[in-house]
Order: sequence, then structure tokens, then C-alpha cells
Amino acid sequence: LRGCGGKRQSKQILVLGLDGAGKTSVLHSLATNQVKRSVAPTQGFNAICINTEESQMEFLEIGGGESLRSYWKMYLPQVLLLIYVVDSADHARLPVAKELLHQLIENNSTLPVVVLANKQDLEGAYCITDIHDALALSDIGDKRKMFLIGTHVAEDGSEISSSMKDAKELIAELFLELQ
Ligand SMILES: Nc1nc2c(ncn2[C@@H]2O[C@H](COP(=O)(O)OP(=O)(O)OP(=O)(O)O)[C@@H](O)[C@H]2O)c(=O)[nH]1
Ligand SMILES: [Mg+2]
Repeated sequence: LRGCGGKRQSKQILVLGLDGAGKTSVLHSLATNQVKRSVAPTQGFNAICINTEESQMEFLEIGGGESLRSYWKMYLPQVLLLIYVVDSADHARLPVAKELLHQLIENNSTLPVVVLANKQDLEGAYCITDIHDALALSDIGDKRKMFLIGTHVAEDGSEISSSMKDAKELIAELFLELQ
């Protein structure tokens, strides 16, 4: 794979989570600082470069549809950081989201994980503590860096939410630190 700007890129940031969690929408907001909610499921992969003052980050989203989940694991070895996006209002599927996350990282005790509790704007969204419990994040290991941030992708056309700015800053800092 060629990285950002055609350069050979060593390590990527992998973006996973169930279909509909908001991965593409979040990536778009992070990349453009503008909101444009995604309109279609990702069929396969979605690679995005984000430039900050200090670095060039390459994100790789793999779609969350059932047929694509078997590919998730294949990308883990070459990854610097895992961003796991959940729909905070999708109570019915949080147990599945939890299972998949735990399975993914059970054999990798040090991979840093940033969990985005997305769709915090929705009425029925679980708050951060509830998401922490629902995903059993305290069982994820104490050797790894683990962060949980609430985010939402605001209405189309508006500027990105402050939570999204915080997430971007955190990810950029981690990226620099981990390289
Ligand atoms: N209300 C609300 N809707 C959101 C938010 N983020 C994404 N959406 C909507 O959720 C739907 C799914 O968003 P996507 O970004 O396509 O989700 P995805 O995780 O990339 O899904 P796959 O590519 O199928 O794995 C779209 O209709 C988005 O507009 C959010 O924070 N709040
Ligand atoms: Mg997508």
C-alpha cells in the first residue's frame, strides 16, 4: 500500500466498528473540519490522509458490515493505533460491538485503543460511563493506552463539534508519541 501523498507510509491508524457507527462520517469531519455525514455504507475500505502541523496521519477504515468483519483482524499487525467507533444509541448491538472489540485485541496486549462513543447527539445515547460498562473497557488490559471520548457528527454544513476537535487532538498527540 502506498501511503499519504504517494510516500511509503510505515504505520496506519485503523478505524473499525459496526456498520452505521459513524466511522466514515467521523473521518470526514476530522479530515475537513467540516461536517458532511456519510450517506452510504463503506463497501470495503476507505483510506484517508489527515495533515496536521506536525505530521501526516493515514487512516484506514474497513466497513463494519458482517461480510467485511473477517478482514478486520488482517490489518491489526501493521497498525499503530486502533480507533473503535460505536453508536452510543444502538443499545441492542452494543454487546456485539463489545464482543468484536475484545476478540480483536485479545492477542495484542499493548495496541493503544481510542474508543469513540459516537452519536452523543441522539436522544437515547448512552453516556460515557454507560458505554464504558457496556463495552467492559476495564477488562481491556492495563498494559495498553486506552481512551474513551464521546463524539458526535453535527448537522451537515456546520463546523465540527468541540468533542471532535478534542478527539482529533488526542489522536494526533498519540500518533506522534507512538511513531
Ligand atoms: N445523529 C447522528 N448521526 C450520525 C452520526 N455519525 C454518523 N451518523 C449517521 O449514521 C449513518 C452511518 O454513518 P457512517 O459514517 O456511514 O457509518 P460507518 O461506520 O462508516 O458504516 P459502514 O461504512 O457501513 O461500516 C449515516 O446516516 C450518518 O449520517 C452522529 O454523530 N449523530
Ligand atoms: Mg463507512
